[in-house]
Amino acid sequence: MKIAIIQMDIVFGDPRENMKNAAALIARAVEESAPDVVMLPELWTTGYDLERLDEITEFGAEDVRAFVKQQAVKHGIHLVAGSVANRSEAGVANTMLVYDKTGEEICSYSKAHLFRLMNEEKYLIAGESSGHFSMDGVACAGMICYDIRFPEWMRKHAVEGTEVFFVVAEWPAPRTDHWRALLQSRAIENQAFVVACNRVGSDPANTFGGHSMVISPWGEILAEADEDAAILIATIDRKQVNEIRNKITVFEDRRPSLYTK
Ligand SMILES: O=C(O)CCC(=O)C(=O)O
Repeated sequence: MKIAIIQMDIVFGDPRENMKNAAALIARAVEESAPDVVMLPELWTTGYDLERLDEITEFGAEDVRAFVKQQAVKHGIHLVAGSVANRSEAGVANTMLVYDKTGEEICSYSKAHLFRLMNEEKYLIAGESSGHFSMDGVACAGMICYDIRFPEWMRKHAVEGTEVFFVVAEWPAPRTDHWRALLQSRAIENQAFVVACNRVGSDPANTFGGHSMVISPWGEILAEADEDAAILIATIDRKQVNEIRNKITVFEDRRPSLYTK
């Protein structure tokens, strides 16, 4: 599975402009490296323009869904389309969308853990369901930014079969060391690939750290970007997941009765 991670800057509160930029970057990634999967960051259409989310977010994220579907089919790629603001009667969720190369929506996962330090709980509603999806027969799961601080959430997905975690983020630069350490830990402890896409640039409140990464189930960093906009390419082989899980039998050796409530 060849993956192209689009580590992009985001225009604050301007979905039209961001879709235009994303289309150009997706076309470039496809032309330069013919990937199977292309990935975008968290809230890539709006950024963290939380105060205006109601105004700039459509019901059911309809326009964005149509755009993502069209891009996936046009380029014949699986598109892990980051996350987008997604309005329903209940409020606005931060929802990760994945479309396969036939244009089918295979994942719609809303961020389960809202990040109080950036006031998310004041403007967003939390998701209540898991991030599982299957891509070309590979068991995958979506995670969004702050979710990676919850090892029990990712462990639950791994126990249920996840081989590849796709993590989308707007992770601020002052905590890049946490980002790198948490991603690497989640890969090692779950013996799963972690494919992580962060944004770069700034908004009125934060500067974002980049360092998108692809990490193997052994914890090796297979590819890593720096703080600049980039298209990061890596190829992963799901066979490695079982090799590592058979070598160190973490899943067989768990004692959940000792440590779950
Ligand atoms: O946990 C962190 O330090 C960053 C999380 C975050 O920025 C987010 O979830 O949007």
